[in-house]
Amino acid sequence: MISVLDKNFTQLNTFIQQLNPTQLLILVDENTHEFCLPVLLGNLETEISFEIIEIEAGEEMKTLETAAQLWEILTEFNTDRKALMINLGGGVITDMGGFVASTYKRGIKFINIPTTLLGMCDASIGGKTGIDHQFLKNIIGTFAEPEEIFVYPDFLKTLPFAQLCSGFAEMLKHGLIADKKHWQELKNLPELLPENIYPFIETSMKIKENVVLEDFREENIRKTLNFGHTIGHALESLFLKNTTPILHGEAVALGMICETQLSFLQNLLSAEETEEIIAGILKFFPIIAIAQFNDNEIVDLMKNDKKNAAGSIKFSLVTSIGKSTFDVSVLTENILQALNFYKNLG
Ligand SMILES: NC(=O)c1ccc[n+]([C@@H]2O[C@H](COP(=O)([O-])OP(=O)(O)OC[C@H]3O[C@@H](n4cnc5c(N)ncnc54)[C@H](O)[C@@H]3O)[C@@H](O)[C@H]2O)c1
Ligand SMILES: O=C(O)C(=O)C[C@@H](O)[C@H](O)[C@H](O)COP(=O)(O)O
Ligand SMILES: [Zn+2]
Repeated sequence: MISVLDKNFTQLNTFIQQLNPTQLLILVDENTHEFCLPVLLGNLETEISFEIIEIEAGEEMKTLETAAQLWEILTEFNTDRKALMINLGGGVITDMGGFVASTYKRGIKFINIPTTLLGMCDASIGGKTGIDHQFLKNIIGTFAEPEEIFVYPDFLKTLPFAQLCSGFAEMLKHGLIADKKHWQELKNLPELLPENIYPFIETSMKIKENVVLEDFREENIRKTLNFGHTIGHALESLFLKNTTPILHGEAVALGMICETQLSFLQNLLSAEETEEIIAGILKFFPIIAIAQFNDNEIVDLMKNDKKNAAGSIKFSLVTSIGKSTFDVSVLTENILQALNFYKNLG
């Protein structure tokens, strides 16, 4: 369940009181420690003992090494199965914290308190937890639901602009795959400011929540939430491995442009809507240079995508704005054309 927290965090305090865990483990990164933890601690009303566990910020930390360190810390704290992990942060913290909690002693309970736009609208919802391995995105992980998700939109006040944009990409995705009105409202925003985005957060959360409720284990419709990610994740992996990482939402925006063009090349999407989508994304996301990466290397990485079956790369594509399909096999030639289209945009 998702609760929007009041200013005293009443819903969180009630939840903890009712669950009555043996211990609270609050996972933060260096930034959520500085900006969000004081707000949480200032409102937490409990006698239950708590430990704060801090990791460095960034995608580079979403690894098995960090997970192993966290498992060790839990054993040092003598954490038992009745403890509660509180993931206070963006998608890196909720993916990592959820993974560690869902595997430690075969699983302890956890809750997510997302502090980024991306976390609020996407990563904290739906129970996909995990880590990157050998630079492959989320290649190790579990499906494990948080007990609750507590959203406090004011956390966005300290979020850097680039991170706000990153979350906005997943919101645009929600509109494109499932809700034309949401897309239109978002693409017409004059500027990406927290106050402009606030009114649309709940709709975006609901779109994700509804899809996940229908297909938790990603056997069918949940795959549409992966629009933009087949190509996006491949490029995100390459940047992570070779140069400076790009943000997840930046990779998704890039991936959505390529996969929109791919939808068109597969005769699934009209030329007019293809143009509208690409212009709408480019309004907020500058082109990222990707010419340094070899096409075969990019396609090879797509072979690790979790939606694939029987050796075939499967795409989730948009069929019209607000409608999408999944399990689409495409011609490799069309993938290369879509990548080339993006490379020539600049
Ligand atoms: N599980 C899922 O369904 C799902 C969905 C989408 C993305 N993801 C994953 O989420 C990750 C990206 O998440 P993210 O974009 O939230 O990144 P993130 O967790 O790295 O947070 C982004 C940056 O913002 C900082 N930060 C967080 N909250 C802040 C605040 N309130 N004020 C100031 N700084 C703050 C963080 O320290 C970090 O530096 C990726 O690993 C991606 O694969 C998972
Ligand atoms: O929740 C989902 O399902 C999604 O696909 C949401 C994506 O935005 C998210 O990036 C997710 O972590 C990708 O999952 P993966 O299975 O491709 O690793
Ligand atoms: Zn994503």
